[in-house]
Amino acid sequence: MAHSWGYDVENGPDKWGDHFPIANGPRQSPIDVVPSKAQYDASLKPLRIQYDPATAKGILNNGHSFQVDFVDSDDRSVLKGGPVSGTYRLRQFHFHWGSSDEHGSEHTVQGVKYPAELHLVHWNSGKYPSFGESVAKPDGLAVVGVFLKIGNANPYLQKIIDAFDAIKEKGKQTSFSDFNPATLLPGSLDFWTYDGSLTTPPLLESVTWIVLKETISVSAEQMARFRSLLFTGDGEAPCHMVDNYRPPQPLKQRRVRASFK
Ligand SMILES: NS(=O)(=O)c1c2ccccc2cc2ccccc12
Ligand SMILES: [Zn+2]
Repeated sequence: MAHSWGYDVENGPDKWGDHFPIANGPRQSPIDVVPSKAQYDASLKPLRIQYDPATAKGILNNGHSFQVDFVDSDDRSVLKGGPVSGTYRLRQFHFHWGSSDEHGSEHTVQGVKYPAELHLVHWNSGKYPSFGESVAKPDGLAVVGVFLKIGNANPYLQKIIDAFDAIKEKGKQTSFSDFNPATLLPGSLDFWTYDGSLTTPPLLESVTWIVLKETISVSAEQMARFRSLLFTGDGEAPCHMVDNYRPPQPLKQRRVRASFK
C-alpha cells in the first residue's frame, strides 16, 4: 500500500523518517530562526517579486493543506534577487496552521509560534525545464514564508476563504482566477534565508528558504474558517484540517543569513 503520510500520531512528522530517511538529513526544514545568530549579509540583493494575477488557475484541497495553483508555462509570475541567482517561477502557494491561534506556523522565531504560515513555492525556471525536474535539485526551489499574526481581518485572504466551501473535502478543487499573491506580502521584504527542504514528504533538500521578518494580519474568525476544511474526503469520517505543520528541525552545520541589520 502506498505510504500515506499525515499529521496524526501514527503517520505524522515523528514517523516520516520510517519511509523518508532524509527526514534526518543535513538540511531539513523548518527551523527556529534566532535573529541574534543570523548573519547580516550585505551581498544579499533585494527580493524582486512580480506576479501576474492572470496566472492564477485553481484552488485544491490536497488532503494536507489547500493550495492555489498557477500557470507556470512562462515567466509571468516570478521571483528574482534575494539569495537566488536567475529566475524562479511561481508554482503554487499554500498554508500551514494550528488547532488554536497559539501555534500553527512551521518556522518559529526564537521559539515564537504564529497561528499560520504562508508558503509561496517557486522553481528554478532559469536552469531547469520544469517543476518536476527542479524539485530534487539542490538549487531547484525557492519558497517564500510569511507569518500570519492575529489582528484585523485580511481582505486579500478573504477571497481565498470565500472559496473554501467548494474545497471542504480532500480532493475537491475549483477554479480560482484573477488573484495577485503579492497582496499577501507585508510592506517590508526584509528576510532571513537558509538552505533547507520541503517540510512535507518527500522532504527533498532542494529549497532555498526566504522567511520574511514582517507578518501579515489574519482575524481569529478567518483562522476559524481555515479550520473548517477537512483532511478527509467524501464518505470518510470527517477530520478537521488543523495542525498541518512540521516542527522545527536541527540547524546542524547551516548558517542563517539576514538581509537587514
Ligand atoms: N511546505 S513546503 O513548502 O515544503 C511544500 C512544497 C515545497 C516545495 C515544493 C512543493 C511543495 C508542496 C507542498 C505541498 C503541501 C505542503 C507543503 C508543500
Ligand atoms: Zn509549506
